[in-house]
Amino acid sequence: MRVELRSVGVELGGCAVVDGVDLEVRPGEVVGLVGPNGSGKTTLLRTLYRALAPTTGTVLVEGHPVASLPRRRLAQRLGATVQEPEQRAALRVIDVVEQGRVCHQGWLEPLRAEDRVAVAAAIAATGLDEFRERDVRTLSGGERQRVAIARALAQQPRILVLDEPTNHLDLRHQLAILDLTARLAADGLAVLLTLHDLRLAVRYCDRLAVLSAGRLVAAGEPTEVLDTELLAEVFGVRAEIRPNADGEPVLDVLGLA
Ligand SMILES: Nc1ncnc2c1ncn2[C@@H]1O[C@H](COP(=O)(O)OP(=O)(O)OP(=O)(O)O)[C@@H](O)[C@H]1O
Repeated sequence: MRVELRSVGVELGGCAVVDGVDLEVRPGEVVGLVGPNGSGKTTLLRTLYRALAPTTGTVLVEGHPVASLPRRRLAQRLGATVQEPEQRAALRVIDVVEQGRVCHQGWLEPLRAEDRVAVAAAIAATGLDEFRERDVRTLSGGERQRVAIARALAQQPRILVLDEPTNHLDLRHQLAILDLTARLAADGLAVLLTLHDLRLAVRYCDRLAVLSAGRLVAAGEPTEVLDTELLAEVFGVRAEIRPNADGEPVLDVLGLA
C-alpha cells in the first residue's frame, strides 16, 4: 500500500513549517525522513496519520485522501508512533498493545483468537515478552518506545510511520528495531521513519528524504543524497560516505563544518 504526499504545506503560528513537500513511500521500502532539529519532520508525519490537516496539498493512502478515510479504516492501513510516547493511565503493556486491535474489532467485542495472535507477535517482535504484565508507567523511555511500536504493529498495518523510533533505545535495541523495520518492508510494508543518526539512516534506509526549513531539498538513495556539500549545508557537519572493508557504505563524521 502506497502513501503519497502531494505539495503538502503546513502553517503553524503564521509560519510555513512544511512547504510544498512531494514524497511517495512504496510497499517494500524503508524511507528515512531526515533533517536538522525544527526542519518539520514531525509536523509532516502528523499529516500522514491525520493528527494535523495540511494547510495546502493532499496526503493519499492508496490513492485515497486520508481526510476522506474513516479513522478506523485509516488505522487498519496505517500504524504510527509519536516521538515521546507517554502513558498516564495505569495500564499493563499487554493492555496497551491490545489497543492496536481496536480498529479490527467490533464495538465492545472481546478479543478474538486472531487478535491475540497479532498482539503476541507484536510483543515478541519488539522483545517485550518479559514486560507483558508491567504497568507501562514504570517502564524506561526505551521500553515505552518499544511498547508504542508494538501497539502500531498490532494494528497489522500496511504502512508504518515511526517518529524517531530509536529515541531512548540502547544501541542493541536501535539495531533490533531497524532490523525489524527492514524485515517488515521485505514483507511488503511501506515504512516511513525519522532518524537523527545519519549513520543508521545510511545503513538501514532504502531511500532518504531530506528536509531543511520545511522544504524537501533532496530525496533518493542514501549514497546519492548525502554528499559532502549537503551534509555541510543542511546538517552543518563535515562528513562523507565511504565503503567499509565489506564494500558497504558507511558515513564517516569528521566534525563540524
Ligand atoms: N504550534 C506551533 N506554532 C508555531 N511553530 C510551531 C508549532 N509547532 C511546531 N512549530 C515549529 O515548527 C518547526 C518544525 O517542528 P517539528 O517538530 O516538525 O520539527 P522536527 O524536524 O520534527 O524537529 P526535531 O528534530 O527537533 O524533532 C519548529 O521550528 C517548531 O518550533
